[in-house]
Amino acid sequence: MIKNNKKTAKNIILSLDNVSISYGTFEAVKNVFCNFKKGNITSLIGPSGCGKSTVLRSLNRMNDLIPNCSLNGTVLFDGTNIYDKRVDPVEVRRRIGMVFQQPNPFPKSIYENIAFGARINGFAGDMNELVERSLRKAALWDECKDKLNDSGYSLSGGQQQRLCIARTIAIEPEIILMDEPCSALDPISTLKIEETMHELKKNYTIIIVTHNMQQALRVSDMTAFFNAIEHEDGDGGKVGYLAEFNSTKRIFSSPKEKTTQEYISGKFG
Ligand SMILES: Nc1ncnc2c1ncn2[C@@H]1O[C@H](COP(=O)(O)OP(=O)(O)OP(=O)(O)O)[C@@H](O)[C@H]1O
Repeated sequence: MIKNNKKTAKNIILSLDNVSISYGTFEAVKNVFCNFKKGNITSLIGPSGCGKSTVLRSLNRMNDLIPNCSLNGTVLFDGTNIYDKRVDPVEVRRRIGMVFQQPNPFPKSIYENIAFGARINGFAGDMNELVERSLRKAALWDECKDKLNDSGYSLSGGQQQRLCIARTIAIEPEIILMDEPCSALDPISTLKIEETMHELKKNYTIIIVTHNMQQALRVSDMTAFFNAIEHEDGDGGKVGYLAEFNSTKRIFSSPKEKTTQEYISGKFG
């Protein structure tokens, strides 16, 4: 990836600098400034429609795949604006991986779910070792080491989600984005994913969208609370904004904003 060496603080791996995002003429999110620290887990929380997923997708140019979606502002990753014309979005997505709400393994064996993407990305090392290492990091190895040739679909929902995490890790990204990764899972599978996240934190930076306040509290170092207000032109739509960003401890114990307090105590959203 090209470097244009914009200055960012040393431990900041990714930052949003005055980012506004629209779908056609509909402004979904505006004026977001946010710094994500390396090695942290950051939760994005807030009421439905305030733009959490839109912001998350902007962090690895996933929004490029949505027709009409446009972004103003700068997303700096490792000193480079990832929206610079010279930057290859495929390379961005290799370095900033993503796990989605619904587990979406490939219609292939457990082994191939991991080997496939690695091969496409030019991996030329020991594939068996990579598959094992990735499955171990995603806390799935013990459960599937004896059935690597079975279909990915033969796994439970929670196991499929960990397979998707393993698949993402195999490409060796620096950041993993997770869009409500546990919303389709039962509480036990959810806890297993959360344990996996704690392990992954040793090597990766994680940014997660979650509706589950307890989850944000359990897993994240930092929390960004998004809210939405009526569009100024009175079209009835709402635009999201970053209302408060602080340590998770602070957000959940003594938030600065009244709306944050109301949201985390279940008064709206
Ligand atoms: N592909 C799209 N085309 C048009 N508008 C969209 C699209 N995706 C999202 N939006 C709009 O952008 C705004 C923000 O949506 P987004 O999904 O980012 O919010 P969210 O906070 O993640 O919501 P939720 O918590 O319900 O998933 C909403 O008004 C939504 O209707």
